[in-house]
Amino acid sequence: TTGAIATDPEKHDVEYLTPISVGTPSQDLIVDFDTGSSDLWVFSTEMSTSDIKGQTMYDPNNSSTSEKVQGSTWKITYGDGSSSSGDVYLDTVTIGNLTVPNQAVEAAKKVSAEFTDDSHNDGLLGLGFSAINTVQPTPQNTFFDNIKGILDAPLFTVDLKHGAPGSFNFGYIDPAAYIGNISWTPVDSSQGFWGFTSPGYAVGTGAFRNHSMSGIADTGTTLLLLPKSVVSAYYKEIQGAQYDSDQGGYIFPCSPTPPDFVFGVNNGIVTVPGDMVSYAPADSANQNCFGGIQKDTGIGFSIFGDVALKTSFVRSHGSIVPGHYADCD
Ligand SMILES: Cc1cc(CN)n(C)n1
Repeated sequence: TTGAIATDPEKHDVEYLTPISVGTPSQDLIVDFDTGSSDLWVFSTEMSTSDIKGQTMYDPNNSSTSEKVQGSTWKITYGDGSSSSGDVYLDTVTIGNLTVPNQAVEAAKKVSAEFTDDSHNDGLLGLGFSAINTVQPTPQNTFFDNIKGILDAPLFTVDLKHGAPGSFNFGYIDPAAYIGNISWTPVDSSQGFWGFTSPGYAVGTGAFRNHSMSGIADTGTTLLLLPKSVVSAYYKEIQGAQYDSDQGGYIFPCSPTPPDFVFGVNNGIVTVPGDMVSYAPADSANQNCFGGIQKDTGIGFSIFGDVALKTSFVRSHGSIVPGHYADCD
């Protein structure tokens, strides 16, 4: 079996939203597929209406196939400080043509303001490793771990695009999705993430600089967060770039287009085009842009978020041998 589902960027590619169906009869929700976490949680009828602003809610009482996991709860906090919590049902979940009949669906009872204010997003579907699922007392499997056994190959691919629909594919590698060679790199899943170490970077057409950067491929984070030494070396090449503590990041004149940022993936490279480093206007006059590359200070590792992923075709290979993570243009 294989499967594919389209994913659409919100404004400024801040997140990518993907349709799923839950329950019987099916309840259609649109959620954020997040390779940086491992809980499938959704807005639900168990929430206080003051925490809901337009989202679609999962109603387990309206599903003949929902089954409450008695005594189980979940609570999650993300790197951006957002959080949510609730209780747990087993129910049928379908993504495209792929169905898991007894997927753990974590019904929210509470969500933080970031989620309440994100009116188009009905929840998250974690594609990280099940080891970091937050359900207590018994952690639950991700959709990918539940479906992996019936896929033609135990892998999924991520193809995010700038301002255009992309896709998550399960169980196959679409040869039409990329040109050139695939560069594979070993995955360090010891922290529950799709971790890898990039060997270095280059600025614009400059020479490649060997500089190990260990981080995670994270579709749920918008920007590319790297060691502060690398980030300052990059912005040093942009006339007028500066760190603006009010905005919490580097900003720079939107024109001229900044230099490309290149990072290594094993023996290959990924190029973030300069016009994608200009992430969004930083001020009303549209003179300065907020950078898509920022510091990873305080996280403990780098985060290769959407700014890094939308420029390439990324593949996560969840085989039983140490997984492979591949990346290519
Ligand atoms: C909601 C959400 C997901 C992620 C990345 N895993 N962040 C930083 N915020």
